[in-house]
Amino acid sequence: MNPSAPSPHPITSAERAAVLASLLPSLRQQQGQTLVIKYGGNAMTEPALQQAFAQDVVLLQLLGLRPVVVHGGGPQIEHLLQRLGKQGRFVQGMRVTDAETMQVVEWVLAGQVQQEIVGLINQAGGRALGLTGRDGGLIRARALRLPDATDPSLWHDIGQVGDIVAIDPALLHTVQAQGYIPVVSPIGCGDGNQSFNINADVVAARLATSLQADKLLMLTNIPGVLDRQGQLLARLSMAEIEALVADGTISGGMIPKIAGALEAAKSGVKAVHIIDGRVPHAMLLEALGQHACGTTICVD
Ligand SMILES: Nc1ncnc2c1ncn2[C@@H]1O[C@H](COP(=O)(O)OP(=O)(O)O)[C@@H](O)[C@H]1O
Ligand SMILES: CC(=O)N[C@@H](CCC(=O)OP(=O)(O)O)C(=O)O
Repeated sequence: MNPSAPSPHPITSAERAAVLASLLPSLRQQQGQTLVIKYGGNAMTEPALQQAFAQDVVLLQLLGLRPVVVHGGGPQIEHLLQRLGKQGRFVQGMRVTDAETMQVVEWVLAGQVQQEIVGLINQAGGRALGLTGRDGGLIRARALRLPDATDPSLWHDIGQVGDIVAIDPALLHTVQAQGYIPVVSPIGCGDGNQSFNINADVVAARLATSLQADKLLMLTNIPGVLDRQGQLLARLSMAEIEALVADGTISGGMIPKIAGALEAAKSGVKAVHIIDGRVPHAMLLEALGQHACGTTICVD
């Protein structure tokens, strides 16, 4: 679907004015609110969608919200690893990261994906600033100890995968106050100055908590969390999430995403949604409280 293609049913000026006017109450309420947007690598499917995403981020800032973008890039990392003859391996949704893979992760995330998003936001008239978790001491990390899902006395050796020790959001506050839109790559810095590869969902959730964000939106390549029959689960409670993880309905990349979403909701982020980034403007509608699609995470 081309998000910039003309609509087959063009709306009249009066209808356009009515839509804009109807947004007044929610826009007034949302002035100055912080919105963390996780832009998954799988959601970056086509150039037109990426452009529409960047335009929506700029629009949200112009409407008085404070967007922070945390990007992924799993498929893009996979692509370069394959070109280099390396096979990616995942344990519980985390990429096993040896030293050479870490280099590739940094090239792709900070060198390619982040700069593409920064470019698109700037092209759309915003002022984006790309950062990794190393900049300004934003994300301190250590090696993640990942227990085996079936035998928790065993640990997986997953190399330079990071566990977040602390987040210092001072730099983000500074750049936001200057009107910049931060675009954060999920790379952390260890005590010995080594880099850590951190799952982008985990970073988005922890940043949302640390910034006391009002909303966390996670854009992916699926309509939301699905049940075993492939039906969308529009709302999930903590107990339901635990059951879906335990019986294997939630697996792979959805594990860190749902864990992060739940952690953010429990830590006070008021609205947490997993949405389909392939649907044009789904993020904009959800950000403006015009609930469109996806799964809402609830703490009850
Ligand atoms: N119950 C589930 N509902 C939806 N997606 C699921 C579920 N269990 C596993 N998944 C997988 O999780 C993927 C989303 O995670 P991931 O690939 O890491 O996306 P992203 O790059 O957007 O972070 C989906 O494409 C799907 O293959
Ligand atoms: C430890 C770990 O798995 N890191 C991820 C970081 C990128 C990411 O999370 O990208 P998506 O959001 O597109 O999945 C990886 O190497 O793929």
